[in-house]
Amino acid sequence: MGNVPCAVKHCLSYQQLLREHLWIGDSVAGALEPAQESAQLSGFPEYVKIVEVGPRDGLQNEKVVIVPTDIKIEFINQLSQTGLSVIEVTSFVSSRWIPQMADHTEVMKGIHQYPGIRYPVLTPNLQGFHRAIAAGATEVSVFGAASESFSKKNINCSIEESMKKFEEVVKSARHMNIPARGYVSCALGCPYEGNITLQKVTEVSKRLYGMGCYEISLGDTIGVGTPGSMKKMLESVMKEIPPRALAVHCHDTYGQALANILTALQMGINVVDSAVSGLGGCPYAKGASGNIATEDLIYMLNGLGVNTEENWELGFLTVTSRASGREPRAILKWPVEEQTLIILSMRNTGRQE
Ligand SMILES: CC(C)(COP(=O)([O-])OP(=O)([O-])OC[C@H]1O[C@@H](n2cnc3c(N)ncnc32)[C@H](O)[C@@H]1OP(=O)([O-])[O-])[C@@H](O)C(=O)NCCC(=O)NCCSC(=O)C[C@@](C)(O)CC(=O)[O-]
Repeated sequence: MGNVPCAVKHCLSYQQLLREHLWIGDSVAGALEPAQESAQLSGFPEYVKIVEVGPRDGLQNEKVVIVPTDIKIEFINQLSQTGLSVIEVTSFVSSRWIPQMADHTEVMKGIHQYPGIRYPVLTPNLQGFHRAIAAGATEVSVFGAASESFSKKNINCSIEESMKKFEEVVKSARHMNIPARGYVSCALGCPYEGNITLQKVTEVSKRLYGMGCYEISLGDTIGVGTPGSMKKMLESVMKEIPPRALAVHCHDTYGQALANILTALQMGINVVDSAVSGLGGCPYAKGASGNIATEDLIYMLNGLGVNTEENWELGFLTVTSRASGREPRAILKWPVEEQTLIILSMRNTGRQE
């Protein structure tokens, strides 16, 4: 271990884990007690679907080394065994723009696709879409923005031009019975333009939904949102799109992500994007930190008594505080009967920049 600095993973037995990582002993020992599930609190959805974006959003911004393809594949295969139902795998974008995703085809072909788990990929245009399908993708996402400047920096075209490309992708996807999701970046602020109007966020979301995206993920790309701005933005978007078709995607720059997600849940949203260990960041969103960590999200949902997976005993834990300055780690507990633990040790690039 340790020879791959950006994404290192190993499987350990509980005993090994304690031997090698004494500092987590207490937390893990406690974690192995039967789950103390809280009763469901009122005012929250019964079930929350988590869209794990770690392998894509989490790794796309890694600048130090290109994470080896086999590590990515193993990472996704391990995630598949944690009970997650949606894992975003990679992006079929230009390798000149996003070198970390250059191995999209190998990753897509290399992963084990478990029944019942969906493995969406990003496809900005028809070229990416066709490559994704050829590699075995069965679900795609187009990714637009509510900010003109961000759209140009990120995908090299205006919002209007992007909509035309996305329409082609979504239309082709529909013909093939492939579900298409739509992202709206900068829903709570833009790294280049600052505030983005509610009208613009709503308009772009409505267009993506109208062209056939089954779900719209509203991205706080640089993590500047607060519960107040999240509430206002959702109120506006929900005038056009039902909450069941919306998701939130929160980066955690100012420590607001969980509070923002909580606000969204209270407003009826029940799909949340997150990245294990709080990885993530968009290369074209300077200052963007990592996503909300999946294990932190599940910890909160568990405390609220919200289900995340029907057959999954919640077992994600954060064992170190990022505030402590330690390298962030996520412990993912496998289904209890297997009594196996995985430790994922990852550098959180966003927070260290
Ligand atoms: C969108 C493009 C491809 C347009 O890139 P472009 O340069 O404008 O494309 P083009 O149509 O002018 O073609 C130029 C070259 O790119 C190639 N090309 C064209 N399309 C593709 C493709 N799909 N895959 C591979 N290659 C492609 C094409 O073949 C051609 O190659 P050449 O002939 O010069 O050798 C480019 O701007 C790009 O790759 N951008 C990267 C965008 C990206 O991945 N951003 C990060 C993800 S978004 C995000 O993180 C936010 C999100 C979703 O998480 C939510 C949030 O937090 O807000």
